Amino acid sequence: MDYPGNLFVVAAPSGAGKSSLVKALLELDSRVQPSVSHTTRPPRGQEKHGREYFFVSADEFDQMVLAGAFVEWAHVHGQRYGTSRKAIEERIAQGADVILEIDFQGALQIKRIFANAVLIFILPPSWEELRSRLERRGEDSPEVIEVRLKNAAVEMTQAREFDFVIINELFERALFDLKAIVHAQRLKFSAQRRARADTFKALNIS
Ligand SMILES: Nc1nc2c(ncn2[C@@H]2O[C@H](COP(=O)(O)OP(=O)(O)O)[C@@H](O)[C@H]2O)c(=O)[nH]1
Ligand SMILES: Nc1ncnc2c1ncn2[C@@H]1O[C@H](COP(=O)(O)OP(=O)(O)O)[C@@H](O)[C@H]1O
Repeated sequence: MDYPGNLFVVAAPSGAGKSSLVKALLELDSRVQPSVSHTTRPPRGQEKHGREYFFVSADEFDQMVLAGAFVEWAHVHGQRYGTSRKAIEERIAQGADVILEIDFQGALQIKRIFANAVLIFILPPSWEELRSRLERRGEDSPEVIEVRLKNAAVEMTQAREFDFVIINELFERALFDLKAIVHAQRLKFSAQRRARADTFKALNIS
């Protein structure tokens, strides 16, 4: 299905910097709107219900799955996370650009449903730096950090399936790359739509 808005999907191993990059993009570009996912994981220190996530119980999550409320959902790091239809469909239909910060399983599901979605994978420059970012962030226990690092090895093998890979070494450089991808996609789609409208007119079809 062809929607007037663009869909961007950002995935990365935990600690690679995707939340920081997406947050910075949202501050710079008011045309991009975040999609707020539902999760069964408990909130971290500063997180607010409805801002970073909708924090729900396992039962509430099950009910949403049964009701078909998710376009995609997945088990990640021992918890469940899902993107609700409501979070994206209406908005891209109205012409907004929506950005999803989800894991690689969800990203690949989204690409099957929205063929025009742009998949972006963020990589850290090294394993040492990934570990030290998780430790410096100071939000997760040492056990949780170990699980995330272990899962990162599997997640990173999926980077090749994505349309773009950004290495987040210098933050400003990575942010520039992310902005460039968003702008390129907008130009591509507006040019395509214009060309199609012109051809439709020339052929006298609506
Ligand atoms: N499939 C899927 N993954 C999600 C969704 N929301 C978040 N995630 C992913 O779940 C993983 C864990 O997220 P989180 O607990 O916030 O930890 P963080 O990645 O360390 O910030 C990350 O890979 C997220 O991108 C979602 O709606 N669907
Ligand atoms: N390019 C960077 N250089 C150094 N630290 C970074 C960089 N990008 C992000 N960080 C820091 O690394 C930690 C993890 O980033 P975060 O955005 O929470 O990652 P993710 O959402 O991928 O789990 C945070 O403390 C963040 O401030």
